[in-house]
Amino acid sequence: MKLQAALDTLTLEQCIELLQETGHSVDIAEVGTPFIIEQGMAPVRVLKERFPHIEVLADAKIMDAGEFEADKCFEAGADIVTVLGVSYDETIEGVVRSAKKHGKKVMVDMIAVQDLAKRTREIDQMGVDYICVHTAFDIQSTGQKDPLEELKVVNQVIEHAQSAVAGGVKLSTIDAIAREGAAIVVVGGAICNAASRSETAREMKRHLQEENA
Ligand SMILES: O=C(CO)[C@H](O)[C@H](O)COP(=O)(O)O
Repeated sequence: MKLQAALDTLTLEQCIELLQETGHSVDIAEVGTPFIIEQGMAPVRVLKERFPHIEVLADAKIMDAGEFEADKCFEAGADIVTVLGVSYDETIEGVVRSAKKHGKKVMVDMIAVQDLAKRTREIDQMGVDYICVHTAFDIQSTGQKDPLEELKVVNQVIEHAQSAVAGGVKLSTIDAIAREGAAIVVVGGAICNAASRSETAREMKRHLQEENA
């Protein structure tokens, strides 16, 4: 199971520091959506150059012009690009075409998908690499969604893609997620805001490896 660190609200310099501190535990560095809104593809370029051994995910949350927008992310050096599951099939198919052209990967973010099992079944046929259940930041405090329950739904349905999980994952919830199984576990605030980011990332990676052993 890979640990993906979501870098949403830090400056580029802070991200570089964080990856220097936690690089031993982090498999994928996510250039988060707020970061892309602020700085475009520059952080993707810089992080890929500085940390060639870490996969870089551009959390572009593409919703239209799939092939064109994914091309931009891959040309900047992204290894993985996100597209929204609520998008039209044509958009997701465009992102898949772009990924195949560049030899890279696609993660579909299932944020705000209403019928998770049905949409997962459809998207699983489209040649995507990962299907990620995602509890939106804006509803995390409402308790409306249970990431573990959503992960179980996706794990039951997928035949081709691998699963991933994002949204409020913490050290206290990572074991149950790891037991259920996911190819990628995405952690943002719990690492970025930790008193010791290095120790927290190491612990999280250890929990993922233990459940995987
Ligand atoms: O994509 C995101 C928000 O839309 C975040 O990157 C994702 O939710 C992970 O961050 P956190 O662990 O802080 O919820």
